[in-house]
Amino acid sequence: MGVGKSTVGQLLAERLGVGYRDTDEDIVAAEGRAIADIFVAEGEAEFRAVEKRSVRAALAEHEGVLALGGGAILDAETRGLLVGRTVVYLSMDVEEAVKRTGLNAARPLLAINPRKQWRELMEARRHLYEEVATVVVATDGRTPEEVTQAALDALELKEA
Ligand SMILES: Nc1ncnc2c1ncn2[C@@H]1O[C@H](COP(=O)(O)OP(=O)(O)OP(=O)(O)O)[C@@H](O)[C@H]1O
Ligand SMILES: O=C(O)C1=C[C@@H](O)[C@@H](O)[C@H](O)C1
Ligand SMILES: [Mg+2]
Repeated sequence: MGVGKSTVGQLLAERLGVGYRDTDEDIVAAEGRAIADIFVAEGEAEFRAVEKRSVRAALAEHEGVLALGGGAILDAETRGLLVGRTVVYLSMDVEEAVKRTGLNAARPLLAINPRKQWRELMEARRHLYEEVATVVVATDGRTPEEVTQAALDALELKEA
């Protein structure tokens, strides 16, 4: 959350001359309400089911850069959808995470004690991010442009 998926995803798409899409945005548009509202009204399990359908549809329809929600990899079937795809895992440390997300109620899983919750989330998730990743790109101390260049270098991709 807040690692720069949207910022870097859009820069990467521009540099590659392809489109950009974001499953969190797809869900908000399709449901007509904020993600935090879906979490509160339906719970996380239902959100993950909606998210899985959204990832499946986006992968089928979209050619280009796709940003997933930060927790999409928690679902085994969603991870399965990523097999054979080029996946960039953007990483950061906890201090960078707190700087970027702050105390923001729009991120339901970090709303109460962001530093502690972030550490716990990462302990549970890090191996899943690494499992699906083709490359890992550290974002700490790098500008979005530098992160984008590092992703292009790691993937050995040429610009359009
Ligand atoms: N490399 C970077 N260095 C410093 N700040 C950054 C960097 N990348 C993104 N940011 C800032 O961090 C915040 C979160 O970025 P962004 O919205 O792109 O992240 P995200 O991963 O898409 O977040 P979300 O989990 O909300 O989808 C924004 O304020 C953005 O400007
Ligand atoms: O990491 C997560 O679990 C989440 C990340 C966001 O992208 C949203 O999909 C939602 O806030 C949940
Ligand atoms: Mg985003």
